[in-house]
Amino acid sequence: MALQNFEFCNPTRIVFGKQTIQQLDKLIPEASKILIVIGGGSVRKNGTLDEVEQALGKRSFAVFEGIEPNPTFETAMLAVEKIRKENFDFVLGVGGGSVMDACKFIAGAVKYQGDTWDIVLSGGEKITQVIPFGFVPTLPATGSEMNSGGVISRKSTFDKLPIHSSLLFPLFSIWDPTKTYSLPKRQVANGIVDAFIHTVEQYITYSVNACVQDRFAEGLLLTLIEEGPKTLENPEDYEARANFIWAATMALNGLISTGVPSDWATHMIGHELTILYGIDHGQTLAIILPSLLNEMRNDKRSKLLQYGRRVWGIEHQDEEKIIDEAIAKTRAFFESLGIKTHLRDYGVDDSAVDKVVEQLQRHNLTALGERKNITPEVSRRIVEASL
Ligand SMILES: NC(=O)c1ccc[n+]([C@@H]2O[C@H](COP(=O)([O-])OP(=O)(O)OC[C@H]3O[C@@H](n4cnc5c(N)ncnc54)[C@H](O)[C@@H]3O)[C@@H](O)[C@H]2O)c1
Repeated sequence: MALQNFEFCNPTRIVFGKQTIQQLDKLIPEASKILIVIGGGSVRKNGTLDEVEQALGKRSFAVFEGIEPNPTFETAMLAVEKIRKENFDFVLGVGGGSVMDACKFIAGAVKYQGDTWDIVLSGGEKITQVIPFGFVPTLPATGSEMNSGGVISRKSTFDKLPIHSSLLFPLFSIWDPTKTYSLPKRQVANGIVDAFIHTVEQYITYSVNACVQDRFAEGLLLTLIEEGPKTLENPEDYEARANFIWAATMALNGLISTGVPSDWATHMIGHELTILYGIDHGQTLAIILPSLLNEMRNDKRSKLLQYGRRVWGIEHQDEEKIIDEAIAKTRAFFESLGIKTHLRDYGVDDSAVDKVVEQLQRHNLTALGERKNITPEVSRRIVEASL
């Protein structure tokens, strides 16, 4: 099999390094009226917001605070209403993936005529116009800083759904690794797992002989395995943190998915666990991925063998042993970062199985995976094996 046809375009400008936030001034169009969007206040405490405000100098801006982890439609709509009422024309997200995703929805919803929840139900297809937006990310994990996707939740209806649109690439993202030093260990570990699994979902599928993408993916996985523990242990080791951040961004900016199949089933099942039980995004992925790889081991056979050999250096005569060991090492890596990999570790019992399967059916997520053969019955087995 050969590389599939593809088109690749990533228009986001990345500015990376220490003391780069001051460049905001030249990145945002001069006459803009800016709404800065933040989360629960971590960027106030660690000085990032101060630096952003200083960089904006005499420009016209206001701050919208309160985007929650796993950002909700309800809160994002408050920002949309503020923008409509006060005529802001630039959105600047300062925070983690939740803030960035909320900003994408906000930017696409401001000019939307009609019920804005339809934007989410359409998976982002209904977005036809956005107001410009850029980011100062403070948490490496999601890749939202350089991709065109987002995930929005609605608490009242137990929905957590992805949106995508070519209009949702940020204009720029300014990555100053020092602004992530204040992250709690749990968030750093979540971020390492999220980036690792993004890579796996675009790599462990079936082979299309994509030499470049495979080597990129393996490079990212090896970087996360090597630098992840260092950056968790020593948050202010700039070299390790910078490598981790760039790996997380590159893991989901479209580059390694060019021309290859992908399998987002771990994410889709994980979203249901977050909306049902409030488990962190990264944790849900660490719970589901090992069971999914095991369940789909025949379909993913050649890539699992490649992953075992090239990423974990496993050699055996017996191919089944290579696959078993590769999955065991993946689980052990997550656990070594402090991320538990079973539902029972989070106080969730076997009643979760029916609930997750019902949610997947309600969201029409009934043909997942690179071959679209992860049916609700297969998802059921995966969740059962994750208990
Ligand atoms: N857009 C995408 O492509 C994509 C991909 C994967 C996941 N997601 C979504 O992103 C969300 C998760 O984002 P996330 O993992 O970046 O976490 P997050 O943005 O939810 O942040 C987690 C916590 O870390 C805090 N925080 C952020 N930066 C900090 C800092 N520098 N210091 C101290 N605390 C800080 C936040 O206030 C928050 O309490 C989920 O909703 C997930 O589904 C999006």
